[in-house]
Amino acid sequence: MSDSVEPVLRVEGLKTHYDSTDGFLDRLLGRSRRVRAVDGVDFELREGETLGVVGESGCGKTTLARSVLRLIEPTAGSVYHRGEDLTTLSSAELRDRRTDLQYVFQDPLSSLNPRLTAGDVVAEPLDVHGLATGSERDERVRELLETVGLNPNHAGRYPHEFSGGQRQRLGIARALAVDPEVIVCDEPVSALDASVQAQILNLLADLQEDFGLSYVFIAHDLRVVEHVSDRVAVMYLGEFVERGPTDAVFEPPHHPYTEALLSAIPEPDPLWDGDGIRLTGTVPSPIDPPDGCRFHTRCPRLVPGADSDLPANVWRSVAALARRAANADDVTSLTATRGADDRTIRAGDSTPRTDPATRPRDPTPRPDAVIGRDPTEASRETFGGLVREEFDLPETLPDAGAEETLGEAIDALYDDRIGTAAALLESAFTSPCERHHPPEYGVGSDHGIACLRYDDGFDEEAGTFEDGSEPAGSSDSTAG
Ligand SMILES: Nc1ncnc2c1ncn2[C@@H]1O[C@H](COP(=O)(O)OP(=O)(O)OP(=O)(O)O)[C@@H](O)[C@H]1O
Repeated sequence: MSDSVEPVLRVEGLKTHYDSTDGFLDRLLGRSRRVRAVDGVDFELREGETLGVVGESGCGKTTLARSVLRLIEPTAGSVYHRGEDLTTLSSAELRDRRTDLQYVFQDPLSSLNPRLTAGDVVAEPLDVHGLATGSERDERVRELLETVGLNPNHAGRYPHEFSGGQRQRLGIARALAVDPEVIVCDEPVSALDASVQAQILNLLADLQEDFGLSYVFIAHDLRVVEHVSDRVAVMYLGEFVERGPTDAVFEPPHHPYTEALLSAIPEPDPLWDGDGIRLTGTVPSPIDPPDGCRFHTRCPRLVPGADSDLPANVWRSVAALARRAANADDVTSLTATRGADDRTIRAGDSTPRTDPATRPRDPTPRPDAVIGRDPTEASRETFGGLVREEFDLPETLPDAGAEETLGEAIDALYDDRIGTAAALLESAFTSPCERHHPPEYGVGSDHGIACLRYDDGFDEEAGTFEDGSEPAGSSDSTAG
């Protein structure tokens, strides 16, 4: 990897929003539903390096990958290739530029034209760009098939006659045909078996070395990203929340979301020495992302409010109860939904978020199930004890005001007035993370984390900046 002054790609303030306004009612009410799939992303890709982009399903990775190459038109922002902004190019200019910038798709079968032979699939970019004809074209196709480890004598076969791994090799050969300098690889191995994954990753590494390629490598599997990347960007709800050299991102300090992804890797990562942390709640909708830090609705490291005298862990436990109360329909579902609503993110987990039936459920039976069944069966005292046990809260909070609010909230829960309980808790336990949209704070060489806790001037204990001011609200999308 060389350190050129101007990176091969420089992405600034990239946003891609989809209009998902749907149906008569939306139109009648003039209601626009914008999916903020990519919402202000910056990055650089240096010559000969691999930038891994990782995040859960739906966080905007594919939209980002396609927007960078203008396979989807971005809503705002710039993508500079060798200093020239791709977003300002005409279609013809962009087509010419595609010889430098190529894309490898996740699903090779659906991205390869089934009516073309392997040879024609690979030669298609040569034809489009008028790069070779006749015997020169045939020779180039044979050479490309050999380069990616396919038998050149199979050029007459159709895509369905190849295995999944071979089809991905075909996709890579097609991308290589125009001799590009950048390839955006969109989950190139996630549809493949583990052993085939390794072969394709090795092939990509060899090609990078042989041809000096630079990769943007999109994946939801942290282990894959760690294996292939020089630098890593962690994406959450359309934004980058952490960026840095791979070793730095895999070692503390972490963004709480990165920490959760790392702690969920099934086999302990040798570089991971933190405690396992568990994320609560579902991924919010990119149509209406949370104010402040987008991760605050699930964050296990939420910054306590400035007016709190509680220890941070106790404050967070009450905040977790507030969050749960705000999202539960009734007291019965306050804890009964836990298995369906709380997800531990797993590396490699692409379970649809919207289908509770197929979401991973917590296998551990919980003692709190009695609350979920019928709270009225328990006395107020027992009920209160169960709530405190469920949320790891002491018998009495060490702050009289907070204890009074919690007591009132538990009373309301016991009376099945869940809205009242949620409102009481939410007004008394507000985190600055709910207002403050964190920019990326430098935490090391080339390593940035978009989390208020990494602002040097912020006193986490006091919940204020050094001058006593509290974090203000901001609509700036400066993260990343
Ligand atoms: N054409 C579209 N119209 C409206 N919304 C879309 C469209 N394509 C994607 N989205 C939404 O944009 C968000 C980001 O989707 P995207 O596919 O980029 O995420 P991803 O991280 O690549 O997910 P996955 O790993 O599941 O492919 C999701 O909420 C998705 O539902």
